[in-house]
Amino acid sequence: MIEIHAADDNPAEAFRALRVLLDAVGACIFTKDLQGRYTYVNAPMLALIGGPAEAVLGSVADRYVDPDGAARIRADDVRVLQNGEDIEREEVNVLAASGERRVFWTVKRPMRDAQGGIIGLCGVSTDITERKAIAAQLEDQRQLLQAVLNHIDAYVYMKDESRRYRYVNEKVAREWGVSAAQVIGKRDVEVMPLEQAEGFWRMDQQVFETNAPQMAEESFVGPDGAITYHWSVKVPVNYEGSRTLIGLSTDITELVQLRERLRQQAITDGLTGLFNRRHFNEIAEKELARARRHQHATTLLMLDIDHFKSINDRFGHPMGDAVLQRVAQVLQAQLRREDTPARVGGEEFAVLLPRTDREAACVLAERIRAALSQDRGVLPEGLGLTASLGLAVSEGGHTKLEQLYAEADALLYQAKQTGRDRVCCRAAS
Ligand SMILES: Nc1nc2c(ncn2[C@@H]2O[C@H](COP(=O)(O)OP(=O)(O)OP(=O)(O)O)[C@@H](O)[C@H]2O)c(=O)[nH]1
Repeated sequence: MIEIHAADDNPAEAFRALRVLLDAVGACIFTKDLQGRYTYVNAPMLALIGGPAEAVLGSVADRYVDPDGAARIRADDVRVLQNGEDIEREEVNVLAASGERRVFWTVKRPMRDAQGGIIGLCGVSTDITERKAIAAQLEDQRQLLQAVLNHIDAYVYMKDESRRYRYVNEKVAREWGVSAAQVIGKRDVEVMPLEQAEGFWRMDQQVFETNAPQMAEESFVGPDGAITYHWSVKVPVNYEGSRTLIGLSTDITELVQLRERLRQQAITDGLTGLFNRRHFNEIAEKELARARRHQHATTLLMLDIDHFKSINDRFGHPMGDAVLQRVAQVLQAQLRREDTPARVGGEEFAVLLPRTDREAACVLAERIRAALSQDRGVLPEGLGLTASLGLAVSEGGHTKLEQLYAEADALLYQAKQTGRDRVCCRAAS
């Protein structure tokens, strides 16, 4: 603790107090005459350059620092002493006393007499070696972190509760077609279309509401309209006093596309592109449940190509395949958007007709039969393609799917038995 009690009426005491103060400020303080010789150095300065005050006073800096440092000091002194300049700058000196390389922030100003003539200079040198080392270390770490964040194959960002981006890495900026500087500090709605911003915000909001990490799939529509899919992990953090999240999203577009391809493969018949039996049954069950809620009639139509085996036998399997594809096309051309056709067996097709009663279904079935028998698409000239159809109706969605299959199959069998190329419908009860 420094105690200074200076009194105006006691100059000696005031001078002593001033020396105590100058010795305690934690910086090197000095004055020099017009030749650059020290006329005053405080205790920290003496400790730094080594040597008793008597030896230092009257000497020049050359004795205490390396030749390069001394030359710089001399040049600065000349600018202050001759030109009256104020100098503030960083100095790097190797101290002769210890051999240490130290960095100083030095301020030098001219001292003037009552007439304004320069009589010397005064200076303050603050040793900033450690501070500089820490700053350099921090800068190294910042650059390293920056390099990692910008080269990592992930979108990294920070966003606060007011939807403002506090950070985005270069990958984010590239994907959005802007620079990181254009995004940082802006709200999401300012840098992307509203719908997209709202899409991201849904998950962000959950992070802030639960104050817990969240993980989910997100999609992004790029400036070129291409959709990319991300797996996003968002973690809440307190950053500079505001609730913020750190987000890390990885591009899973290829995975999502593969998943979609596999899903398509799992639900469709590879040859005709129609749904397969398993997926058709799922759709049919849902439709029957909906029909029960709304008291609609739903019809199941079964179609089997006549004498298909003989097509295979006469013209070969590839021709048989082409016929199956053709039947699928003809079938689709006759249906409404809400109808669902499927290939449920080798040469057997099913169609689900929502909100369709027996009468309308019979008319449609007949239209399909006629379209097929008139089609000249695949088989050689003069050869016709026919099919037999049976249908069953679930009034108000109350008949189970198995029952519908059984009934439609029985009527299909009846159509085959009674000559083929026909539709069998049970008369309305
Ligand atoms: N080309 C081809 N043939 C298939 C496919 N799946 C099943 N088949 C054939 O379809 C034929 C079905 O023959 P059947 O069940 O005897 O019936 P059909 O010859 O159509 O006789 P009806 O139904 O009684 O008029 C068999 O020869 C199967 O090998 C397929 O994906 N491609």
